[in-house]
Amino acid sequence: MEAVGVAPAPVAAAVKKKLLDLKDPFPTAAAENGAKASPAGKWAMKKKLVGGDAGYVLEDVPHLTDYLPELPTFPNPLQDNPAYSVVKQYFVNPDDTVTQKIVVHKTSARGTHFRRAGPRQRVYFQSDEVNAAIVTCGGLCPGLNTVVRELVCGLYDMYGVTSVVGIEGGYKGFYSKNTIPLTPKSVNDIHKRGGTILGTSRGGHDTAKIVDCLQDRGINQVYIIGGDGTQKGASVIYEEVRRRGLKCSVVGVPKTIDNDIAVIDKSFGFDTAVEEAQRAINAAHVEAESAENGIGVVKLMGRNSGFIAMYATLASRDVDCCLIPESPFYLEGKGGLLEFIERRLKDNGHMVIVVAEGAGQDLIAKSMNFVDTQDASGNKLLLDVGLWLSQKIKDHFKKKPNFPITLKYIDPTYMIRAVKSNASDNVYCTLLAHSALHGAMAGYTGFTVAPVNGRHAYIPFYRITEKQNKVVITDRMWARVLCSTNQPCFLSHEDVENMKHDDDHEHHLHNTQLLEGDSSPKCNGLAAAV
Ligand SMILES: Nc1ncnc2c1ncn2[C@@H]1O[C@H](COP(=O)(O)OP(=O)(O)O)[C@@H](O)[C@H]1O
Ligand SMILES: O=P(O)(O)OC[C@H]1O[C@](O)(COP(=O)(O)O)[C@@H](O)[C@@H]1O
Ligand SMILES: [Mg+2]
Repeated sequence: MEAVGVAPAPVAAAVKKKLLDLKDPFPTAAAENGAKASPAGKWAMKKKLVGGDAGYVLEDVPHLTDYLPELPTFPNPLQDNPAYSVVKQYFVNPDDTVTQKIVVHKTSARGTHFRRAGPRQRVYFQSDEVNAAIVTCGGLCPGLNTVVRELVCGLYDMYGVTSVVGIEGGYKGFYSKNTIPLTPKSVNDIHKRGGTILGTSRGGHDTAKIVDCLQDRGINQVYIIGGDGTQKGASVIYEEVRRRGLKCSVVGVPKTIDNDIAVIDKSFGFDTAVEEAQRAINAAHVEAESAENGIGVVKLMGRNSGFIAMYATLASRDVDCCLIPESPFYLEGKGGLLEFIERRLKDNGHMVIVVAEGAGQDLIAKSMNFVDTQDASGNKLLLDVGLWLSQKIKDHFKKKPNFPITLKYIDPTYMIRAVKSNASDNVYCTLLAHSALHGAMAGYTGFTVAPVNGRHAYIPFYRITEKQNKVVITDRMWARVLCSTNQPCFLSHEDVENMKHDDDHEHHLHNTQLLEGDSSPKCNGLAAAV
């Protein structure tokens, strides 16, 4: 019998390697500009890894005391709050951590863990000392206003903080606009509206100017709500704050309608988007069903990741074909999309196609001789795959006079993004905001907050910005889509084998070197759960 609590030798060696691997996850603003890093800045480059028994690794987040060791602490005011006094064990045990890997074997190493989110017994800010700022960046997403509301109300109600301001219009607002005072009264019903009351923008991230603003205004807690680009920006802000030795917690709240942020279970607004997409798919179905050889084409968001399209397809059951960026497809010839459309129309008389906006971009670019362009944040601007696909289908059937079709193209993308968040996203946003402010009050900084396997955790910035969350088309979830639509997979046997090999290779790398491998999409935890 194997000894309990002892990691197998290769696993133990990998843990040791990981703990020794204290390389800079991202350069500081100063280092990037060739400046000499201060001792604090130099130390800031290190990952905070803590080893434990049986291959346990805590990927910890920074704390203000890492570079300001003399900070005083205070009792958490929540201990006198009548609403929370009845909770049996309200404060989180400082040793609580959340595992990244939920499916294990009896010989598995315990693997990567993150610090559990929640209120701590001692806090590093007195209520009247806090000057908090909130900013929303990047594209819109249902739930932004809810997070803003709950940050403001949580700071007021739980910690007695009365100085909270909003930064207008994203990162550039730090140095180009006045701040907006936020009170529980002013944010009372904003969760019932889509968009963000603070405004948002792409581009305009100027680290030095942003940190100057924090310093000049005496902001000591900054809550940065945004997607992968925003979290990269938050990470360099944290580095600069630390280099300057400021007592300021930098907290990221992940936002992306595309659900493309790695490690976390899912992002807020995603559920709402999938739900709202049903209305467009239903409309496409009704139109298609009512015409002779009716085809409904619906374009959904998903720049690099097709989660909305995949989940909307699975939820609807009216979709005949789902096209996502992760799964290449082709139009002409045997096994191609046009052949499939023809067959489905002959069999059923109508069909619905859902296409994620990032799908087929290489095909369109080829057919149009297109040169890459970018938005202000450096994101690649996409060509309209919905229009292109609709035209290609029409052109194909024009050549077949005995096969008349009626095609309706629906692009609901901005209508979906602009709605208010649904009930479950509202609850989720509330918990996110609370976890974020508990972390800041407890002195943590340089982290993103999100659920990992259902429990809220503090995750170092580099872990969620190093890789995008994508649909893994060799996982069971995508197979479910193919099975429900009966669409072609557009891949040869050889392609499938190569992909499986690549995924196995990555899985192996992660398991042996990083001790974290789980290539399944973590959307909703559903894929991993069943
Ligand atoms: N690598 C980066 N470093 C610093 N700031 C960044 C980086 N990438 C994006 N940003 C900033 O983050 C903000 C939002 O980024 P964007 O990609 O538009 O949206 P999202 O955060 O939703 O992915 C922009 O203001 C942009 O300038
Ligand atoms: O037209 P905009 O405002 O740039 O937004 C479009 C993009 O926003 C997205 O929703 C993603 O935005 P974020 O990265 O900001 O979350 C994409 O799916 C879409 O391509
Ligand atoms: Mg993004």
